[in-house]
Amino acid sequence: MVDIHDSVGAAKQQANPQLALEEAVKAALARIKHKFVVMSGKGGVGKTSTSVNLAMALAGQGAKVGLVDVDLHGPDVPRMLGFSGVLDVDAEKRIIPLRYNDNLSAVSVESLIAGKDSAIIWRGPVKHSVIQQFIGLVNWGDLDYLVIDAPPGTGDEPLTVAQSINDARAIIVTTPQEVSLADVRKSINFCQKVNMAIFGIVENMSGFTCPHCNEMVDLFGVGGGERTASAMGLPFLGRIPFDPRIVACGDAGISFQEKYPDTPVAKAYAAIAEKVMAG
Ligand SMILES: Nc1ncnc2c1ncn2[C@@H]1O[C@H](COP(=O)(O)OP(=O)(O)OP(=O)(O)O)[C@@H](O)[C@H]1O
Repeated sequence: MVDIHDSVGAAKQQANPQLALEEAVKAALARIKHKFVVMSGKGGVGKTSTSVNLAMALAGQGAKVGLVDVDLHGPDVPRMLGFSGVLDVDAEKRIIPLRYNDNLSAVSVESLIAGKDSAIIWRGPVKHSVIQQFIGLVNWGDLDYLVIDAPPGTGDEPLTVAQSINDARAIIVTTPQEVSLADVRKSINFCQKVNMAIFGIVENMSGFTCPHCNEMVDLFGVGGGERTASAMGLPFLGRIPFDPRIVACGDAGISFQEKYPDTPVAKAYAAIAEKVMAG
């Protein structure tokens, strides 16, 4: 198992470990074509579900994808990918990401800690270092896409991403209600302040798809994300309906898109992935 504090490996033996880590981050990023951070102002709106399903959809199209879980206090990526193993290091002391399939690998702090219910209690500088290690010290190889799942809000984690990856683009997830949209405007404001380009807005839990007949029912309302995108002059990437099968798939670590390929939700994820590939 990797001890994150020791995983700097070769870099740690350098005179200036922080500089060595930053160089490792630059070298890793040079081998990754596109970087996206999935964020939101509010918790529980579906960032991780969107990150995981977007990563799966891109990988399903043949792209090489890395998924980084920087939701350090609530890391859910391993559960949603069905991972139970822990991260290990290769002979050069680089972290080997956990492999979902030939095209998709991921790292998460959840896969570093033995007792899965342990709480992470880290201050900003430690979080900054861990996130940089998840980019620079992981043996990602050549990737088409790096998808970064951020925690809710505009704290240390998205700030580290913005500062470390100058060509990262934000995908902001919201639900249709006004209370969530108000927080989206804060995320937009954050991106503007830290000079991070916004790729677009996703409206999750937008209407309800009946699992029996696939009929759509208004649940939390529909269209708020699109209206916000339009009002702020940002691209709207699409609506993902509410579908209880997403919860079941996420909890079981099963791919929704593989299990229910012909549903509105699977088509919505595929359409968002197409926009990502086109953009
Ligand atoms: N479109 C949807 N339909 C039904 N359930 C959904 C949908 N999107 C997400 N969920 C469920 O809502 C819950 C929260 O989703 P998720 O963990 O993706 O949100 P999050 O924004 O990443 O949360 P956090 O604030 O913890 O980071 C999960 O149980 C997930 O399965």
